Amino acid sequence: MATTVDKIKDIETEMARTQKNKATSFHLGQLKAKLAKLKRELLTPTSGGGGGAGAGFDVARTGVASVGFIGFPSVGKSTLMSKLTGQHSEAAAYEFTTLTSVPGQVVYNGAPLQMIDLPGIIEGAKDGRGRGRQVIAVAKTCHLIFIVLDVNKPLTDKRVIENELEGFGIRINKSPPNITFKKKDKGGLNISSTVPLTHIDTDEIRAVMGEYKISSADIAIRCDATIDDLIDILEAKSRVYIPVIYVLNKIDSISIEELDLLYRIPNAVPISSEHGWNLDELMEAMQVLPLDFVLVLVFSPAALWEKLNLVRVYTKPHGKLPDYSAPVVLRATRCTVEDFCNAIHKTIVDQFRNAIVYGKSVKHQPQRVGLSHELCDEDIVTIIKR
Ligand SMILES: Nc1nc2c(ncn2[C@@H]2O[C@H](COP(=O)(O)OP(=O)(O)OP(=O)(O)O)[C@@H](O)[C@H]2O)c(=O)[nH]1
Ligand SMILES: [K+]
Ligand SMILES: [Mg+2]
Repeated sequence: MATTVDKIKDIETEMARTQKNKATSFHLGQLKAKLAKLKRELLTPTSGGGGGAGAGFDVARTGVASVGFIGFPSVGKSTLMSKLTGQHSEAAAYEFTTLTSVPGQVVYNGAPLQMIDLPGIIEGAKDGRGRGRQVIAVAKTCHLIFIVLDVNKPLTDKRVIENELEGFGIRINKSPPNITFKKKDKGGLNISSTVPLTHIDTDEIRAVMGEYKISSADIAIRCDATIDDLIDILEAKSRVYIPVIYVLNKIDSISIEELDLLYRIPNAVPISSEHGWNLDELMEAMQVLPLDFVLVLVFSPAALWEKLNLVRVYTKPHGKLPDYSAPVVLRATRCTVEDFCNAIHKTIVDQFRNAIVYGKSVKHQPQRVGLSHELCDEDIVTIIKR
C-alpha cells in the first residue's frame, strides 16, 4: 500500500507536470487541497502515516517567550547558544553533535527569553527523515525561530530549511491571510473579494471546497490571496505564524565584500558565534520584527506595548518605592494577579492574601484585589501575604 509520503510525492509530481491555465485550474485546486490534507495526516501522530511521533524534544518553558534554533548540522547553533546564554551546549566539528534540545536563557531589557538549541535537521525532515519532525515540532511552539545558516554553504540552504518549516504548517514572517470563511448549512458558495484576485479564480476555489466537502459557505477575501492562502485558512488549526530571523553564521571566514552582500538579505543578521561578533545586533533584531510578543523596552511608547500584547507590571515591596528597573512582563492574554505571582515564583500563590494595585486596572488608587483581577500595562502591585 502506498504510504502517505508516496501519495504526497505522486501529487507533487503531477502538479509539477500540470501547466497552470484556465482549463487546469480546477484540477490544480483539487490537487493542492489533496496535498494539504495528506500533509496534515502525515503530521498527526495517530494517523500512522509517516514514521510515528517518537519521543519529543520539548522542554519546560521558562521566560516570557522562547526562541528555537533551526539549521543544518554544524552551522554553529550550539556555539551560538553557549555564547548568547552562557549555557554550555556541546559543539564540535562533526555533524549531529547535539542530540536533544538544550534550553538556556538570556535576559534582554528586563525580559527573560528562553533560547532552545536543537539538533540539526536534514532535507526531508518534515517527511520523517532523521529526528527532524520532533525538532521542527519544538520550533512550531516557539515565539521566534532563528534559522541558522553557515555563510560558507550555498544560500539555497535557506530555501530548503524554509520548505521544511512550511511543510510542517509553519508560516514564517507572515500574518494569517485576510480571508474570512464561514461554513453554512445551505445556500451554496458565496465568494466575495474586496481586491482584484490575480492568483486565483473561482474554479480553483470551488475545486478546493469540493475536496473539503464544503458545499455552502461565505468566503470573503480581502487580500490578493493564493490558493495556498485559502487552504491555510481551511487548515487553520494546524497552521502557526512565527517570525524568523536568519542568523548568518561564520562571517569570520568570508571577505568584507561578501559580507556586504549578506546585509541585503531581509530579516538577516550576519554573525560569528565563535568570535561573538555582532551578537548585540542579533539581540536587537528581535525587537524590530513585528512580533506579537515580548521585548521589553522600558522606555518604549505605550502604543508599542499594546501592539506587542504585553503588560509590564512593577513590583512594589510593602512600604517601599516601586521597582521600575525590572518590570514583570506578562502577556495581555494572561495577566491576572495570579499570573503575576506565578511569574515571580510559583510558591507565592500559596501564601497570597490579597494584592494592592495602583494603575489603570483599578477604580480606586490603590485598591485591594484578589488573584483573578486582570492587570493593565504599567500597574504597580504589592502582594500581601497571609
Ligand atoms: N569559523 C567559524 N566556525 C564556527 C563558528 N561557529 C561555530 N563554528 C564551528 O562549526 C562547527 C560546528 O559547530 P556547532 O556549534 O557544533 O554546530 P551545530 O549547528 O550545533 O551542529 P549540530 O549540533 O551537529 O547540528 C564547530 O567546529 C565550531 O567550532 C563561527 O562563527 N565561525
Ligand atoms: K556540530
Ligand atoms: Mg549543536
